[in-house]
Amino acid sequence: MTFTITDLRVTIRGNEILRGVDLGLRKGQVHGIAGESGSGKTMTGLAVLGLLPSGAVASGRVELEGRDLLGLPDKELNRVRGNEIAMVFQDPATSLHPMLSVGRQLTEHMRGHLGLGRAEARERAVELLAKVRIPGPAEALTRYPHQFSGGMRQRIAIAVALACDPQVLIADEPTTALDVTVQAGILRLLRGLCDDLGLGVLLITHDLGVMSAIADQVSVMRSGLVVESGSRDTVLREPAHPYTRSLLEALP
Ligand SMILES: Nc1ncnc2c1ncn2[C@@H]1O[C@H](COP(=O)(O)OP(=O)(O)OP(=O)(O)O)[C@@H](O)[C@H]1O
Repeated sequence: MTFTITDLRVTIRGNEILRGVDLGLRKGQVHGIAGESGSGKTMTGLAVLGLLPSGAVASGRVELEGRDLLGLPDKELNRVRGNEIAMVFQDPATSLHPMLSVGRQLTEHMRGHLGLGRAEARERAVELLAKVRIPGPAEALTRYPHQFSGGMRQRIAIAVALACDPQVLIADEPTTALDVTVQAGILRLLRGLCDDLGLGVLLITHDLGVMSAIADQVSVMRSGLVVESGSRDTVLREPAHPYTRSLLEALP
């Protein structure tokens, strides 16, 4: 799997929000994007999926397996979204529908995108819930999101994201809304998915503690640019850029 972002620029009504972002992600790797609020982390994830706010104009290249996603027609991009690249957000409610059972959310996705039959889709849904460690996965299919805790809901949102077997998962502050102990479980899960499935995870977080727990590579963003990038240990232990140093010094 090769996934590279080259010179990604996003402009909204004359404001340059991303000013030439370069990033790479490999199979089985967690690449963390750090940086303060407003630095463009979320916008980078949204641009990759073609989900920019109206009025936004993107340029540059977002290449998955040699194909430039920025140039794809809507219909093809829709296929890439979910099938090849999926996203989870800070609040699992963003990905989950409150009125639909967990089973329905998992299977509709698979039936629509993968063309699976009802029984096959159900079987795969049970497997996915087991993979994200939901206790009693078969029974969980009949329940609704509000019947689960926040951490369990985020696990279910991850299962929905994985339903069509993507190569890349963009996780935008996936643990920020959760208690510290629950956070650790979700981070272990993401790490395990990378290691076991060979998934590439782009992990967006302002939290350098989260970053140091699971990232292989770290990129630090500031005002729409990546100012420093490298292996986790190099970036977090021997930061070259003064901005990275100031982020590290600001840690409690
Ligand atoms: N819909 C929008 N229209 C115009 N500008 C926007 C819009 N959404 C975000 N921005 C601007 O884009 C910039 C980057 O925002 P982005 O959400 O990517 O930052 P971030 O690093 O993810 O921060 P946070 O951690 O707060 O989510 C900010 O300056 C923000 O004000």
